[in-house]
Amino acid sequence: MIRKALTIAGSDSGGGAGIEADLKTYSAFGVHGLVAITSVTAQNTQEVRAIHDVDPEVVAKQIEAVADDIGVDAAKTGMLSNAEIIKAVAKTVKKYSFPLVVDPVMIAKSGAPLLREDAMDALIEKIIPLAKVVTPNKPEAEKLSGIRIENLEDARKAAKIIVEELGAESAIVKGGHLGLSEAVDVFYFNGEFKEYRAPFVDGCTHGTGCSFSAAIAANLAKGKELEEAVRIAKEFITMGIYYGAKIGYGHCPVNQNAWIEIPAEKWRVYESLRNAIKELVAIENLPQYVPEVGMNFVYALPRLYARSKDDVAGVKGRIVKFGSAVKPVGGVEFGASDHLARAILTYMNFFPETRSVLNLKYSEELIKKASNLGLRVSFYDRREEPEEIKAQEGGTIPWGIRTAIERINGKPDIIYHLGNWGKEAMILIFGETPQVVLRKLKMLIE
Ligand SMILES: Cc1ncc(COP(=O)(O)OP(=O)(O)O)c(N)n1
Ligand SMILES: Cc1nc(C(=O)O)sc1CCOP(=O)(O)O
Repeated sequence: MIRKALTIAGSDSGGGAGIEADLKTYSAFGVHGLVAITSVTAQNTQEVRAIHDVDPEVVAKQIEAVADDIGVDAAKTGMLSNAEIIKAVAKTVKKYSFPLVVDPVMIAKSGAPLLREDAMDALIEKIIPLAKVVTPNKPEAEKLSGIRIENLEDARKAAKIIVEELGAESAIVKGGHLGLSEAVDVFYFNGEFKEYRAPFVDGCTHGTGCSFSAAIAANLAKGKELEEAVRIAKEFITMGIYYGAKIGYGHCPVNQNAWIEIPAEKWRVYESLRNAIKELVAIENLPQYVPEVGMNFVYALPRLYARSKDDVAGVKGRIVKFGSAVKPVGGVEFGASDHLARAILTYMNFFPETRSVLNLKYSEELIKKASNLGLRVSFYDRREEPEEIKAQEGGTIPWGIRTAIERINGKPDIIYHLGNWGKEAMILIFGETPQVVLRKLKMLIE
Protein backbone atom coordinates (compact mmCIF):
# COMPACT_ATOMS: atom_id res chain seq x y z
CA MET A 1 0.00 0.00 0.00
CA ILE A 2 1.40 3.40 -0.92
CA ARG A 3 1.87 5.78 2.01
CA LYS A 4 0.77 9.41 1.86
CA ALA A 5 2.63 12.41 3.23
CA LEU A 6 1.38 15.99 3.28
CA THR A 7 3.42 19.19 3.05
CA ILE A 8 1.94 22.45 4.33
CA ALA A 9 4.40 24.96 2.90
CA GLY A 10 5.15 27.73 0.45
CA SER A 11 5.98 27.35 -3.23
CA ASP A 12 9.46 28.22 -4.52
CA SER A 13 9.31 29.06 -8.23
CA GLY A 14 12.99 28.10 -8.51
CA GLY A 15 12.09 24.53 -7.55
CA GLY A 16 14.84 24.40 -4.92
CA ALA A 17 13.00 24.73 -1.61
CA GLY A 18 9.41 24.74 -0.30
CA ILE A 19 6.65 22.53 -1.66
CA GLU A 20 8.74 21.65 -4.70
CA ALA A 21 11.62 20.28 -2.60
CA ASP A 22 9.17 18.43 -0.37
CA LEU A 23 7.40 16.71 -3.26
CA LYS A 24 10.69 15.62 -4.82
CA THR A 25 11.75 14.24 -1.44
CA TYR A 26 8.46 12.37 -1.01
CA SER A 27 8.91 10.88 -4.48
CA ALA A 28 12.47 9.82 -3.69
CA PHE A 29 11.12 7.78 -0.78
CA GLY A 30 8.25 6.31 -2.80
CA VAL A 31 5.62 8.18 -0.81
CA HIS A 32 2.59 9.85 -2.45
CA GLY A 33 2.91 13.59 -1.81
CA LEU A 34 -0.04 15.82 -0.90
CA VAL A 35 0.11 19.61 -0.68
CA ALA A 36 -1.45 22.54 1.13
CA ILE A 37 0.16 25.66 -0.31
CA THR A 38 0.47 28.52 2.17
CA SER A 39 2.22 31.10 0.04
CA VAL A 40 3.46 31.62 -3.50
CA THR A 41 6.98 33.03 -3.72
CA ALA A 42 8.65 34.42 -6.83
CA GLN A 43 12.08 33.07 -6.02
CA ASN A 44 15.30 31.86 -7.61
CA THR A 45 18.69 30.75 -6.27
CA GLN A 46 19.63 34.37 -5.44
CA GLU A 47 16.59 36.18 -4.13
CA VAL A 48 12.89 36.25 -3.24
CA ARG A 49 11.22 38.83 -5.49
CA ALA A 50 7.62 38.59 -4.31
CA ILE A 51 5.46 36.76 -1.77
CA HIS A 52 1.73 36.20 -2.13
CA ASP A 53 0.07 34.52 0.85
CA VAL A 54 -2.87 32.19 0.31
CA ASP A 55 -6.13 32.89 2.15
CA PRO A 56 -5.89 30.98 5.52
CA GLU A 57 -9.31 29.43 4.89
CA VAL A 58 -8.06 27.99 1.58
CA VAL A 59 -4.97 26.61 3.34
CA ALA A 60 -7.26 24.85 5.84
CA LYS A 61 -9.50 23.55 3.05
CA GLN A 62 -6.50 22.05 1.22
CA ILE A 63 -5.52 20.11 4.34
CA GLU A 64 -9.09 18.90 4.92
CA ALA A 65 -9.64 17.99 1.27
CA VAL A 66 -6.71 15.58 1.17
CA ALA A 67 -6.98 14.29 4.75
CA ASP A 68 -10.71 13.48 4.45
CA ASP A 69 -10.43 11.59 1.19
CA ILE A 70 -6.89 10.35 0.57
CA GLY A 71 -5.66 10.15 4.15
CA VAL A 72 -2.40 11.43 5.60
CA ASP A 73 0.20 9.12 7.19
CA ALA A 74 2.49 12.00 8.20
CA ALA A 75 2.77 15.72 7.51
CA LYS A 76 5.29 18.53 7.67
CA THR A 77 5.05 22.29 7.84
CA GLY A 78 7.43 24.67 6.09
CA MET A 79 6.89 28.35 5.30
CA LEU A 80 3.74 29.42 7.15
CA SER A 81 4.28 33.13 6.47
CA ASN A 82 1.76 34.86 8.76
CA ALA A 83 -0.12 34.45 12.05
CA GLU A 84 -3.52 33.86 10.41
CA ILE A 85 -2.18 30.96 8.33
CA ILE A 86 -0.47 29.54 11.43
CA LYS A 87 -3.74 29.64 13.41
CA ALA A 88 -5.70 28.04 10.55
CA VAL A 89 -3.09 25.28 10.15
CA ALA A 90 -2.96 24.57 13.91
CA LYS A 91 -6.74 24.41 14.19
CA THR A 92 -7.04 22.10 11.18
CA VAL A 93 -4.23 19.62 11.87
CA LYS A 94 -5.56 19.15 15.43
CA LYS A 95 -8.61 17.45 13.90
CA TYR A 96 -6.39 14.61 12.63
CA SER A 97 -3.94 12.31 14.33
CA PHE A 98 -1.03 12.18 11.85
CA PRO A 99 2.50 12.90 13.14
CA LEU A 100 3.63 16.44 12.32
CA VAL A 101 7.20 17.47 11.49
CA VAL A 102 7.72 21.21 11.96
CA ASP A 103 10.45 22.96 9.97
CA PRO A 104 10.25 26.43 11.55
CA VAL A 105 11.08 28.32 8.34
CA MET A 106 11.92 31.96 9.09
CA ILE A 107 14.45 33.28 6.59
CA ALA A 108 15.43 32.09 3.10
CA LYS A 109 19.07 31.31 2.44
CA SER A 110 19.11 34.42 0.25
CA GLY A 111 18.20 36.47 3.35
CA ALA A 112 14.52 37.22 2.65
CA PRO A 113 12.10 36.84 5.59
CA LEU A 114 9.57 34.03 5.06
CA LEU A 115 7.80 34.48 8.41
CA ARG A 116 6.43 37.85 9.51
CA GLU A 117 8.05 39.19 12.69
CA ASP A 118 4.63 39.35 14.37
CA ALA A 119 3.95 35.68 13.57
CA MET A 120 6.76 34.28 15.77
CA ASP A 121 4.56 34.12 18.89
CA ALA A 122 1.82 32.29 16.98
CA LEU A 123 4.36 29.77 15.66
CA ILE A 124 5.64 29.13 19.20
CA GLU A 125 2.22 28.97 20.83
CA LYS A 126 0.15 27.20 18.18
CA ILE A 127 2.41 25.02 16.05
CA ILE A 128 5.42 23.94 18.13
CA PRO A 129 3.28 22.07 20.74
CA LEU A 130 1.75 19.98 17.93
CA ALA A 131 5.12 18.80 16.65
CA LYS A 132 6.36 15.23 16.78
CA VAL A 133 9.69 16.81 15.94
CA VAL A 134 10.88 20.39 15.30
CA THR A 135 13.88 20.77 12.94
CA PRO A 136 15.42 24.25 13.39
CA ASN A 137 18.81 25.34 12.07
CA LYS A 138 21.00 27.47 14.34
CA PRO A 139 19.32 30.89 13.76
CA GLU A 140 15.84 29.33 13.99
CA ALA A 141 16.74 27.47 17.20
CA GLU A 142 18.09 30.74 18.64
CA LYS A 143 14.80 32.51 17.89
CA LEU A 144 12.70 29.69 19.33
CA SER A 145 14.76 29.09 22.47
CA GLY A 146 15.86 32.65 23.11
CA ILE A 147 19.51 31.62 23.67
CA ARG A 148 22.66 32.18 21.61
CA ILE A 149 24.10 29.01 20.06
CA GLU A 150 27.88 28.91 19.64
CA ASN A 151 28.63 25.23 20.17
CA LEU A 152 27.11 21.79 20.66
CA GLU A 153 26.42 22.38 24.35
CA ASP A 154 24.31 25.45 23.43
CA ALA A 155 22.54 23.39 20.74
CA ARG A 156 21.64 20.79 23.41
CA LYS A 157 20.25 23.54 25.68
CA ALA A 158 18.16 24.97 22.83
CA ALA A 159 16.76 21.53 21.87
CA LYS A 160 15.80 20.92 25.52
CA ILE A 161 14.03 24.31 25.78
CA ILE A 162 12.05 23.62 22.58
CA VAL A 163 10.83 20.34 24.05
CA GLU A 164 10.47 21.08 27.76
CA GLU A 165 9.36 24.69 27.63
CA LEU A 166 7.67 25.05 24.23
CA GLY A 167 5.98 21.64 24.26
CA ALA A 168 7.28 19.80 21.17
CA GLU A 169 7.65 16.02 21.52
CA SER A 170 11.25 16.23 20.26
CA ALA A 171 13.66 18.65 18.61
CA ILE A 172 16.65 18.33 16.34
CA VAL A 173 18.93 21.36 16.17
CA LYS A 174 20.90 21.15 12.92
CA GLY A 175 24.59 21.89 13.09
CA GLY A 176 25.25 22.97 9.49
CA HIS A 177 25.78 26.60 10.59
CA LEU A 178 28.04 25.83 13.57
CA GLY A 179 31.26 26.02 11.55
CA LEU A 180 32.47 22.55 12.66
CA SER A 181 34.37 20.13 10.42
CA GLU A 182 31.42 17.75 10.79
CA ALA A 183 27.70 18.56 10.41
CA VAL A 184 26.48 17.49 13.85
CA ASP A 185 22.73 17.51 14.54
CA VAL A 186 21.64 17.42 18.18
CA PHE A 187 18.46 15.46 18.84
CA TYR A 188 16.50 15.60 22.10
CA PHE A 189 13.78 12.99 22.56
CA ASN A 190 12.33 11.14 25.56
CA GLY A 191 14.63 13.03 27.93
CA GLU A 192 17.78 11.91 26.11
CA PHE A 193 20.25 13.47 23.70
CA LYS A 194 21.52 11.81 20.58
CA GLU A 195 23.87 13.15 17.91
CA TYR A 196 23.72 12.56 14.17
CA ARG A 197 27.03 13.20 12.45
CA ALA A 198 28.06 13.45 8.81
CA PRO A 199 31.13 14.89 7.12
CA PHE A 200 30.61 18.56 6.31
CA VAL A 201 30.18 18.50 2.54
CA ASP A 202 30.69 21.52 0.37
CA GLY A 203 27.85 21.43 -2.13
CA CYS A 204 24.38 22.71 -2.94
CA THR A 205 22.39 23.83 0.08
CA HIS A 206 19.25 25.61 -1.13
CA GLY A 207 16.30 23.66 0.23
CA THR A 208 18.25 21.63 2.81
CA GLY A 209 15.88 22.40 5.69
CA CYS A 210 12.82 21.65 3.57
CA SER A 211 14.19 18.39 2.17
CA PHE A 212 15.52 17.18 5.53
CA SER A 213 12.18 17.69 7.30
CA ALA A 214 10.29 16.18 4.34
CA ALA A 215 12.56 13.13 4.48
CA ILE A 216 11.68 12.67 8.16
CA ALA A 217 7.95 13.01 7.34
CA ALA A 218 8.23 10.54 4.44
CA ASN A 219 9.89 7.95 6.65
CA LEU A 220 7.39 8.47 9.45
CA ALA A 221 4.65 7.96 6.83
CA LYS A 222 6.35 4.67 5.91
CA GLY A 223 6.10 3.57 9.54
CA LYS A 224 9.72 4.11 10.62
CA GLU A 225 10.45 5.00 14.23
CA LEU A 226 11.39 8.67 14.71
CA GLU A 227 15.10 8.04 15.44
CA GLU A 228 15.40 5.84 12.34
CA ALA A 229 13.55 8.44 10.24
CA VAL A 230 16.01 11.13 11.38
CA ARG A 231 19.01 8.87 10.66
CA ILE A 232 17.78 8.18 7.12
CA ALA A 233 16.98 11.87 6.55
CA LYS A 234 20.53 12.83 7.58
CA GLU A 235 22.03 10.36 5.10
CA PHE A 236 19.61 11.56 2.40
CA ILE A 237 20.40 15.25 2.87
CA THR A 238 24.18 14.71 2.98
CA MET A 239 23.95 12.91 -0.36
CA GLY A 240 21.61 15.57 -1.81
CA ILE A 241 24.00 18.40 -0.89
CA TYR A 242 27.06 16.58 -2.26
CA TYR A 243 25.42 15.70 -5.58
CA GLY A 244 23.61 19.02 -6.12
CA ALA A 245 23.66 20.38 -9.68
CA LYS A 246 25.21 23.84 -10.01
CA ILE A 247 22.19 25.62 -11.45
CA GLY A 248 21.46 29.33 -11.06
CA TYR A 249 23.97 31.98 -9.90
CA GLY A 250 23.18 31.84 -6.17
CA HIS A 251 22.76 28.95 -3.73
CA CYS A 252 22.27 25.87 -5.90
CA PRO A 253 19.58 23.38 -4.85
CA VAL A 254 19.87 20.05 -3.08
CA ASN A 255 19.52 17.07 -5.44
CA GLN A 256 16.82 14.84 -3.95
CA ASN A 257 17.05 12.50 -6.94
CA ALA A 258 20.56 11.37 -5.99
CA TRP A 259 18.98 9.06 -3.41
CA ILE A 260 17.21 6.98 -6.05
CA GLU A 261 19.17 7.82 -9.17
CA ILE A 262 22.58 6.64 -7.96
CA PRO A 263 21.50 3.07 -7.08
CA ALA A 264 19.42 2.87 -10.28
CA GLU A 265 22.27 4.15 -12.47
CA LYS A 266 24.75 1.83 -10.73
CA TRP A 267 22.58 -1.11 -11.67
CA ARG A 268 22.22 0.06 -15.31
CA VAL A 269 25.97 0.62 -15.64
CA TYR A 270 26.78 -2.74 -14.08
CA GLU A 271 24.36 -4.67 -16.31
CA SER A 272 25.36 -2.90 -19.49
CA LEU A 273 29.09 -3.42 -18.87
CA ARG A 274 28.63 -7.08 -17.90
CA ASN A 275 26.76 -7.77 -21.16
CA ALA A 276 29.36 -5.90 -23.21
CA ILE A 277 32.19 -7.90 -21.59
CA LYS A 278 30.48 -11.18 -22.51
CA GLU A 279 30.36 -9.94 -26.10
CA LEU A 280 33.96 -8.70 -25.96
CA VAL A 281 35.54 -11.97 -24.81
CA ALA A 282 33.67 -13.84 -27.54
CA ILE A 283 35.45 -11.88 -30.30
CA GLU A 284 37.60 -14.53 -31.99
CA ASN A 285 40.74 -12.57 -32.86
CA LEU A 286 40.81 -10.51 -29.65
CA PRO A 287 43.79 -12.25 -27.92
CA GLN A 288 46.38 -10.65 -30.22
CA TYR A 289 45.14 -7.18 -29.20
CA VAL A 290 45.37 -7.69 -25.44
CA PRO A 291 48.28 -5.66 -23.99
CA GLU A 292 50.94 -7.26 -21.76
CA VAL A 293 49.50 -5.41 -18.74
CA GLY A 294 46.02 -6.67 -19.59
CA MET A 295 42.92 -4.96 -20.88
CA ASN A 296 40.17 -3.21 -19.00
CA PHE A 297 36.76 -1.99 -20.06
CA VAL A 298 35.04 0.67 -17.95
CA TYR A 299 31.73 2.51 -17.75
CA ALA A 300 31.16 5.58 -15.54
CA LEU A 301 28.01 6.80 -13.82
CA PRO A 302 26.38 9.87 -15.45
CA ARG A 303 28.51 13.02 -15.14
CA LEU A 304 26.69 14.47 -12.13
CA TYR A 305 27.47 11.33 -10.14
CA ALA A 306 30.92 10.51 -11.52
CA ARG A 307 33.33 12.14 -9.06
CA SER A 308 36.00 9.51 -8.39
CA LYS A 309 37.22 6.08 -9.53
CA ASP A 310 34.61 4.54 -7.20
CA ASP A 311 31.95 5.90 -9.55
CA VAL A 312 33.43 3.99 -12.50
CA ALA A 313 32.74 0.28 -13.04
CA GLY A 314 35.48 -1.92 -14.50
CA VAL A 315 36.80 -5.48 -14.38
CA LYS A 316 38.51 -6.49 -11.15
CA GLY A 317 41.99 -7.79 -12.02
CA ARG A 318 41.49 -6.76 -15.71
CA ILE A 319 40.86 -8.94 -18.79
CA VAL A 320 43.80 -11.18 -19.72
CA LYS A 321 44.96 -13.71 -22.30
CA PHE A 322 44.23 -17.24 -21.13
CA GLY A 323 45.66 -19.86 -23.49
CA SER A 324 44.12 -19.05 -26.84
CA ALA A 325 41.20 -17.18 -25.25
CA VAL A 326 40.59 -13.98 -23.32
CA LYS A 327 39.07 -13.95 -19.83
CA PRO A 328 38.03 -11.42 -17.23
CA VAL A 329 40.01 -12.18 -14.06
CA GLY A 330 37.26 -11.01 -11.70
CA GLY A 331 33.78 -9.61 -11.89
CA VAL A 332 32.52 -6.12 -12.74
CA GLU A 333 32.98 -3.80 -9.75
CA PHE A 334 32.91 -0.08 -9.04
CA GLY A 335 36.41 1.15 -8.19
CA ALA A 336 38.10 -1.79 -9.98
CA SER A 337 39.93 0.39 -12.52
CA ASP A 338 42.59 2.97 -11.89
CA HIS A 339 44.13 3.99 -15.25
CA LEU A 340 41.00 3.86 -17.40
CA ALA A 341 38.91 5.40 -14.62
CA ARG A 342 41.22 8.43 -14.61
CA ALA A 343 41.07 8.55 -18.41
CA ILE A 344 37.28 8.51 -18.62
CA LEU A 345 36.77 10.98 -15.75
CA THR A 346 39.06 13.45 -17.53
CA TYR A 347 37.41 12.85 -20.91
CA MET A 348 33.97 13.47 -19.33
CA ASN A 349 35.09 16.95 -18.22
CA PHE A 350 35.10 17.80 -21.93
CA PHE A 351 32.38 15.46 -23.25
CA PRO A 352 30.07 14.40 -20.40
CA GLU A 353 28.06 11.97 -22.54
CA THR A 354 31.10 9.80 -23.33
CA ARG A 355 31.25 7.44 -20.38
CA SER A 356 33.00 4.26 -21.55
CA VAL A 357 36.54 3.31 -22.62
CA LEU A 358 38.57 0.18 -23.34
CA ASN A 359 42.35 -0.28 -23.84
CA LEU A 360 44.08 -2.24 -26.62
CA LYS A 361 47.66 -3.14 -27.44
CA TYR A 362 49.20 -0.43 -29.63
CA SER A 363 49.95 -1.07 -33.29
CA GLU A 364 50.70 1.43 -36.02
CA GLU A 365 48.54 -0.60 -38.37
CA LEU A 366 45.45 -0.21 -36.13
CA ILE A 367 45.95 3.55 -35.91
CA LYS A 368 46.16 3.83 -39.72
CA LYS A 369 43.08 1.66 -40.11
CA ALA A 370 41.15 3.78 -37.58
CA SER A 371 41.90 6.94 -39.56
CA ASN A 372 40.93 5.24 -42.83
CA LEU A 373 37.62 4.19 -41.25
CA GLY A 374 36.88 7.82 -40.39
CA LEU A 375 37.42 7.47 -36.62
CA ARG A 376 38.94 10.58 -35.02
CA VAL A 377 42.37 9.79 -33.62
CA SER A 378 44.59 11.80 -31.30
CA PHE A 379 47.61 11.00 -29.11
CA TYR A 380 49.85 12.19 -26.33
CA ASP A 381 53.57 11.77 -25.89
CA ARG A 382 54.67 10.84 -22.37
CA ARG A 383 58.12 12.33 -23.05
CA GLU A 384 56.47 15.77 -23.27
CA GLU A 385 54.84 15.52 -19.84
CA PRO A 386 55.72 18.64 -17.79
CA GLU A 387 57.81 18.06 -14.64
CA GLU A 388 55.12 19.47 -12.32
CA ILE A 389 52.58 16.92 -13.69
CA LYS A 390 55.09 14.06 -13.31
CA ALA A 391 55.45 15.02 -9.66
CA GLN A 392 51.70 14.54 -9.10
CA GLU A 393 50.59 11.02 -8.21
CA GLY A 394 48.27 9.80 -11.00
CA GLY A 395 48.66 13.01 -13.02
CA THR A 396 50.01 11.54 -16.29
CA ILE A 397 46.79 10.08 -17.72
CA PRO A 398 44.58 13.14 -17.01
CA TRP A 399 47.27 15.35 -18.53
CA GLY A 400 47.58 13.00 -21.53
CA ILE A 401 43.84 12.87 -22.21
CA ARG A 402 43.54 16.66 -21.92
CA THR A 403 46.52 17.12 -24.25
CA ALA A 404 45.08 14.72 -26.84
CA ILE A 405 41.65 16.40 -26.82
CA GLU A 406 43.14 19.89 -27.05
CA ARG A 407 45.47 18.75 -29.87
CA ILE A 408 42.56 18.13 -32.24
CA ASN A 409 40.22 20.62 -30.58
CA GLY A 410 37.48 18.01 -30.83
CA LYS A 411 36.18 14.67 -29.69
CA PRO A 412 38.55 11.76 -30.38
CA ASP A 413 37.21 8.20 -30.76
CA ILE A 414 40.71 6.95 -30.12
CA ILE A 415 43.60 8.27 -28.05
CA TYR A 416 46.96 6.49 -28.16
CA HIS A 417 50.39 6.93 -26.60
CA LEU A 418 53.68 5.28 -27.51
CA GLY A 419 54.72 4.49 -23.95
CA ASN A 420 57.98 5.29 -22.20
CA TRP A 421 60.50 3.44 -20.00
CA GLY A 422 58.56 0.65 -18.29
CA LYS A 423 55.30 1.88 -19.78
CA GLU A 424 53.60 -0.05 -22.55
CA ALA A 425 52.25 1.80 -25.60
CA MET A 426 48.42 1.80 -25.59
CA ILE A 427 45.30 2.57 -27.61
CA LEU A 428 42.15 3.71 -25.84
CA ILE A 429 38.76 3.52 -27.59
CA PHE A 430 36.08 5.86 -26.22
CA GLY A 431 32.28 5.82 -26.61
CA GLU A 432 29.04 6.95 -25.00
CA THR A 433 28.28 3.41 -23.81
CA PRO A 434 30.14 0.07 -23.76
CA GLN A 435 28.05 -0.97 -26.78
CA VAL A 436 29.33 2.01 -28.77
CA VAL A 437 32.92 1.19 -27.75
CA LEU A 438 32.40 -2.43 -28.85
CA ARG A 439 31.07 -1.29 -32.23
CA LYS A 440 34.18 0.82 -32.83
CA LEU A 441 36.43 -2.03 -31.67
CA LYS A 442 34.76 -4.48 -34.03
CA MET A 443 35.11 -2.06 -36.97
CA LEU A 444 38.79 -1.92 -36.15
CA ILE A 445 39.77 -5.52 -35.56
CA GLU A 446 37.24 -7.81 -37.19
C1 LIG B 1 8.92 28.66 -0.17
C2 LIG B 1 10.13 28.47 0.64
N1 LIG B 1 10.09 27.72 1.75
C3 LIG B 1 11.19 27.55 2.48
C4 LIG B 1 12.39 28.14 2.13
C5 LIG B 1 13.62 27.98 2.93
O1 LIG B 1 14.59 27.30 2.19
P1 LIG B 1 16.13 27.68 2.25
O2 LIG B 1 16.34 29.12 1.99
O3 LIG B 1 16.90 26.77 1.39
O4 LIG B 1 16.55 27.40 3.67
P2 LIG B 1 16.65 25.98 4.23
O5 LIG B 1 15.31 25.36 4.07
O6 LIG B 1 17.68 25.26 3.43
O7 LIG B 1 17.07 26.14 5.65
C6 LIG B 1 12.40 28.90 0.97
N2 LIG B 1 13.52 29.49 0.55
N3 LIG B 1 11.27 29.06 0.24
C1 LIG C 1 48.06 -0.31 -17.06
C2 LIG C 1 47.31 0.53 -18.04
N1 LIG C 1 47.84 1.72 -18.55
C3 LIG C 1 47.02 2.28 -19.44
C4 LIG C 1 47.34 3.51 -20.20
O1 LIG C 1 46.43 4.03 -20.85
O2 LIG C 1 48.46 3.94 -20.12
S1 LIG C 1 45.60 1.41 -19.69
C5 LIG C 1 46.06 0.22 -18.57
C6 LIG C 1 45.28 -1.00 -18.25
C7 LIG C 1 44.00 -0.73 -17.50
O3 LIG C 1 44.33 -0.32 -16.21
P1 LIG C 1 43.18 -0.19 -15.08
O4 LIG C 1 42.72 -1.58 -14.79
O5 LIG C 1 43.89 0.44 -13.91
O6 LIG C 1 42.12 0.68 -15.66
